[in-house]
Amino acid sequence: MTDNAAWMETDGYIAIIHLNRPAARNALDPQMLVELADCWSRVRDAAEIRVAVVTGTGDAFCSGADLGRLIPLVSGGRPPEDEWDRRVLADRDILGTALLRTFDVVKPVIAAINGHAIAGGMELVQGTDLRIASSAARFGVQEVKWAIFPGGGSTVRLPRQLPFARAMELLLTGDLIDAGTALDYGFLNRVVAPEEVLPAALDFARRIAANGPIAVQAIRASARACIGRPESEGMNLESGFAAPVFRTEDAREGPRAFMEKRTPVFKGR
Ligand SMILES: C/C=C/C(=O)SCCNC(=O)CCNC(=O)[C@H](O)C(C)(C)COP(=O)(O)OP(=O)(O)OC[C@H]1O[C@@H](n2cnc3c(N)ncnc32)[C@H](O)[C@@H]1OP(=O)(O)O
Repeated sequence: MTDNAAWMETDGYIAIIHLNRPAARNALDPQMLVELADCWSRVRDAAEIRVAVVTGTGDAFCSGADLGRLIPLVSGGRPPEDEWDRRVLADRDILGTALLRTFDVVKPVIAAINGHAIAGGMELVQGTDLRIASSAARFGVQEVKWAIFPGGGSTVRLPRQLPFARAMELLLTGDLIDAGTALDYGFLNRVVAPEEVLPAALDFARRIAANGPIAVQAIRASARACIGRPESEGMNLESGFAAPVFRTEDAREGPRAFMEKRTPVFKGR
């Protein structure tokens, strides 16, 4: 048991981040925001971490910002009461960091979506690279129902990650969709039984972590940077990401291991 609202463990090269307010469906209160932002910083800065998995405790993945504690605090309707509140108010972009809106964690992130991912919870998923969901999960950006803005990046990312009309339907109605529909939209990689979510996410994580970490990070960065750009501009950008990878020790080790019929040993340099 832990009192942390978000906490992290490591398994080899993999970090597993747990959202941990199950009684509130893992709603993001000030403490969770601060602790989640801290977890992402640790993932980015720790050389030994190659992939991160984020999941929820209990039945939900994340029900978004805490409508009783966080939204009133940041909209000026509730004065700060404790250290968590003060830390949130001191860092105006902490939501952007916690939801991976403005913070680049550099390593691939896999969402193990054990249950509902709503509003800020859905926005955190939008910031990830791969998504494995429970067949019981539902998805939506419900902020508009409460007359607030889906400020975790949805108006930018959803129209890129879904067909435009599907994105606008979700944004403007606030309606929820089930996991099968989200899979059909191309928003998810896999839908599995609830108990299979974390194992399936960890299986992906291990396969990615076995690859050359510098190549993985450069491929991820290039794919993200080139979205929506004209093809020629994208190709130029891609060259900038690719060239340094070919100069690494790992890029010599990989082909050599293939020729020697052995498993490569990548050192991240
Ligand atoms: C920029 C970002 C903005 C935002 O993210 S705004 C946040 C918008 N979020 C939402 O609109 C989601 C609201 N929550 C729900 O719709 C439902 O919950 C769920 C579908 C996630 C789960 O439903 P079920 O399993 O039936 O649980 P339950 O009885 O509704 O909730 C259990 C307890 O969790 C609290 N809770 C759930 N979500 C939030 C939340 N987002 N903020 C604050 N509390 C929340 C409830 O109030 C309740 O608490 P108690 O047991 O004391 O009655």
